[in-house]
Amino acid sequence: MIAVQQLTKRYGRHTAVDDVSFHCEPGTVTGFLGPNGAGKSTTMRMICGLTPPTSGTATIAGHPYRHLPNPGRTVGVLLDASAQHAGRTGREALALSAATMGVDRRAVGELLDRVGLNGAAARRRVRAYSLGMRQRLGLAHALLGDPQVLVLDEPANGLDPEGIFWMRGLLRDFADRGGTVMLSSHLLREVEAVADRLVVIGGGRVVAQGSKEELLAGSGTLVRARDRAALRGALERAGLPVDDSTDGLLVNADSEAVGLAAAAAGVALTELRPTGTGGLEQLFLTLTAETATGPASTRPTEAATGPASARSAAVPPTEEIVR
Ligand SMILES: Nc1ncnc2c1ncn2[C@@H]1O[C@H](COP(=O)(O)OP(=O)(O)OP(=O)(O)O)[C@@H](O)[C@H]1O
Repeated sequence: MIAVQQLTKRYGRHTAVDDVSFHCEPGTVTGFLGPNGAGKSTTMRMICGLTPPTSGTATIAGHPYRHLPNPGRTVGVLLDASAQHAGRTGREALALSAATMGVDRRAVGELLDRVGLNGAAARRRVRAYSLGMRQRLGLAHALLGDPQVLVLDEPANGLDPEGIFWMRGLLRDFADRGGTVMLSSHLLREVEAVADRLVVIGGGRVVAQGSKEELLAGSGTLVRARDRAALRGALERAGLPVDDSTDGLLVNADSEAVGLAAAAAGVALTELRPTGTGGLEQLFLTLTAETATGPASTRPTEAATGPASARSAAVPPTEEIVR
């Protein structure tokens, strides 16, 4: 179990992580999603005791990482696959870690097999490894202490499609045996395929979290009219929650209610369609559009994010997300 409570990190006047709270439960894979610079790595570094938080706490199995007696036995960490000793062979690197952690040497060969680095690959120096091979070795390191928890930052980076498929199976199996997995990624499809729960971060803040089903079950409507102001007025008079989007208006109501409200006000529509069918990509793009691109273009709505329970209570207004 990973528990993150009101975690904040400031670098000077810049807030990289802002009051972030979430849990990762045993038996589940939690996908940690966000655009570049959203604060994913900083959050993970704080969880793993590498970056001191400005405020807030993060615990793994009930303890701050730095208080774990032999951390690798509790949590396997892969934050940067390139940060491995380039001059050692894969086997040497893993054997050294096994000795440091007090792990039986026989585990080294088994793990090299498990991550697909057996034979000649294990005898090559890490400097000659591709990024995908480094990810595999990094994962072997993470698994070495037989931990209950895995924290992995962009583990699919550099893996080919077969490798991504393999890693997905490995993480699923780890969680199905009761383990806790937290992985960050910008590969939305991969997260959608493997995660049970999602935490979406933008501009350092959690903008949505919940089960994958909750977050992907959109029930809203996108609607457009030539006279946007008249349409907005009609929807508001009908008591329907409306948000702006670059494509039109996003309404937290079904298409029939929206169409009837517009018809009653005599507003001619140019488009009327349910949202929430674009999968995680649409959710991700909608929620992080402001932070990824700078100027506000769309704003998170119930329509795009699913039930209110799935969204963070601390979702800030658009102008607060934009920096
Ligand atoms: N050591 C640091 N000093 C100053 N600013 C930092 C430092 N580390 C991170 N930041 C800033 O904090 C913000 C969050 O960075 P972070 O690396 O956590 O984002 P990320 O979501 O992991 O992005 P990416 O997917 O590009 O790795 C960014 O604006 C980054 O520039």
